[in-house]
Amino acid sequence: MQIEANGLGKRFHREWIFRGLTHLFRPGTATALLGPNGSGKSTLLNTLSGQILATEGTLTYSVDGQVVPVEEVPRRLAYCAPYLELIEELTLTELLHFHTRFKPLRPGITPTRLIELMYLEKSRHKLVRDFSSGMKQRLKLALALYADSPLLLLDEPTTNLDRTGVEWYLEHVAVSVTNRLVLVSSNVPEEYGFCQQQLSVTDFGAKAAR
Ligand SMILES: Nc1ncnc2c1ncn2[C@@H]1O[C@H](COP(=O)(O)OP(=O)(O)OP(=O)(O)O)[C@@H](O)[C@H]1O
Repeated sequence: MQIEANGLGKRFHREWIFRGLTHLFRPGTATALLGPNGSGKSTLLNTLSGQILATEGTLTYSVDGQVVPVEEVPRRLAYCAPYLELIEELTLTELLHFHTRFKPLRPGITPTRLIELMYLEKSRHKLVRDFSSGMKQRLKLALALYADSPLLLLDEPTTNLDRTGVEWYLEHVAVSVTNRLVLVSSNVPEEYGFCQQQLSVTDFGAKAAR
């Protein structure tokens, strides 16, 4: 996917979170959205992906040169963020079958294979509610990384992961980003080290809004 932002700005009440953002996010590239806590990284990620409305400016989405209307973007994105919830009443196997009906996995990746890739074979019949926070994060990441979607959004991807979990993320993100547009909102250099570009939300923040 390609996203073209033109004069993009977002204001909550009287506060401009960012303003005057003009940027071309090219297909097949990964961009880290950086900035301190509360600077607007998640807001920028959600605005760029059409999940919250921009206050001003335009966004144009396209796949293989064909314009994609904003209402079709959710179908084409995969998203992992701390504030997204899993269906905790289902077992891991049930959740994977339910989730992949709406958000299919990449060709060749079955729910069974995904469980192996997550090293969660022993938990296949465990309720997601009973997963540790690190196991839940690994599950959320796997569903996004291995989704068949041209846009991949990762918000603080190593939240709740221990050292082994971080190594797992780095291994699997490396094989998941090819040919996709990837946006990573982060404060942790290790989790966005693979990104070719960086965009600091503060460059388009309060100063730009004056
Ligand atoms: N729905 C909302 N209504 C009003 N203000 C909001 C809303 N969502 C976010 N904000 C404000 O926008 C600013 C940026 O928040 P955001 O969550 O985008 O920052 P962030 O850089 O992702 O922070 P963190 O690193 O702590 O996750 C904050 O001041 C926040 O209070």
